[in-house]
Amino acid sequence: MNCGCAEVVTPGLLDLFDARARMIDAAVPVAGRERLALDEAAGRVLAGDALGDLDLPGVDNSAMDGYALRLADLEDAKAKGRGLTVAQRVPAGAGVLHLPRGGCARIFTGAPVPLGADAVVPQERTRIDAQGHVHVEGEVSAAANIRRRGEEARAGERVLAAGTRLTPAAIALLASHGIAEVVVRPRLTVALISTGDELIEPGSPRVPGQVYNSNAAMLRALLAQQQCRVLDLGIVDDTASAVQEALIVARDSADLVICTGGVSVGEEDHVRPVVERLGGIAFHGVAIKPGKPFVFGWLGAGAASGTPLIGLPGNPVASLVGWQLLALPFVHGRQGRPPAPLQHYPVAAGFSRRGPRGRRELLRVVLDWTGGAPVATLAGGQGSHMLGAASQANGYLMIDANTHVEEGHVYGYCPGTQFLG
Ligand SMILES: Nc1nc2c(c(=O)[nH]1)N[C@H]1C(S)=C(S)[C@@H](COP(=O)(O)OP(=O)(O)OC[C@H]3O[C@@H](n4cnc5c(N)ncnc54)[C@H](O)[C@@H]3O)O[C@H]1N2
Ligand code: MOO
Repeated sequence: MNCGCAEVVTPGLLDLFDARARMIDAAVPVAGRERLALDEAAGRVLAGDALGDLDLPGVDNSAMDGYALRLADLEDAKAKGRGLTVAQRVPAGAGVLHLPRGGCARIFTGAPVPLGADAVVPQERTRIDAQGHVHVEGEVSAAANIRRRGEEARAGERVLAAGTRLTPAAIALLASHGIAEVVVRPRLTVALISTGDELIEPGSPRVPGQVYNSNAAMLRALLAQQQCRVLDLGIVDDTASAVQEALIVARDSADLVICTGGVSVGEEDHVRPVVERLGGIAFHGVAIKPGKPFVFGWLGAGAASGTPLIGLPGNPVASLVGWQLLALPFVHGRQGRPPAPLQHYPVAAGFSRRGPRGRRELLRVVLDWTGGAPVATLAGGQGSHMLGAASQANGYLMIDANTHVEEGHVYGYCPGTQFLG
């Protein structure tokens, strides 16, 4: 068994895609909005549509360093065996000029195309004769190398929709419209609780049997990637009273509570009974390996008014998978982002392997492109306590329940990049 443990397939586990749909349905966007300078808004989510009040480009301009000309003048000059006189020089930032009849303009990339010119010829396709006249090689089509006013955007149009996460390209787009401030959703405050008597924090001395708390380090990094504010309540003992005390603090101070460990079925696993006492359980158990004992519930009087709670399994890779496949779409929904389907596309396996009964398996893999087409290879040991493979993998190979992997056969590959933004 991958877990290094005796596996019991529990009846009534939710299908991965049903569980994901339930997380997405339950995600109510947090209230409020914040106005931020563009420089402070990277990674944040727009609270409303961003509208532009400019045509982009603002004027017809050149896509090349070269010569702007009137095609009729070029034809005429060619017919007479002459070149065109350079009548103007137009650098980027210049005003819009008028091209005199019979002349052409020396022009640079981004510079306004003079009125009357109907094409730009790159300088590599020209020859300058002893009199300084410009001769053009080959055919020139109308509108060649002219970037038209408004071809990218029109004044009054929506630049970005509400719910868009501000990637560096989105920030650049807003800046290109002259927008210096944006209105974004507030950061989510997420309370983090690590349950387990065996846990100690990295940096402290360890005695045999103790385990360094890697889940909290991982989740702090994952939450920071999502611009969440983390309220880390630290390590909590495996007792019902300690778990209850921590959950009450978390409930009262966060938009979402995430705890790790203590969600399985042993008598040391207190999360489920305490959550049932303080609120309720929406579901517990998803047919995935790793990540099976995932819990989703709430703390408070009802699912709608309470603080949502996600209980991730203690095994570190199960925690990571639970975050990426189930918790992340919920966080995105609370941030007001539109739901995104789980991306997966067919890739051949470069190995054979027995599959687990009753659960979809998410194998940590690396794509090998040396043969031209991608082949998925195992990134390392697949135990749900083994972070090495998870740290090397660039995605998951998703194997249906009760299916044995056969080398050369094709399975769904979920690229890891989809979990980053
Ligand atoms: N009888 C059964 N036992 C188990 C089942 C089952 O169905 N029946 N499911 C197994 C599966 S699958 C998983 S996954 C684990 C999940 O268990 P818990 O969420 O209750 O987690 P713990 O028991 O507290 O810990 C499991 C494992 O993970 C280590 N751990 C916990 N927290 C951290 C942390 N913050 N950082 C690093 N490592 C952590 C812990 O030391 C244990 O080794 O249950 C199986 N058992
Ligand atoms: O092995 Mo468990 O499936 O890690 O979640």
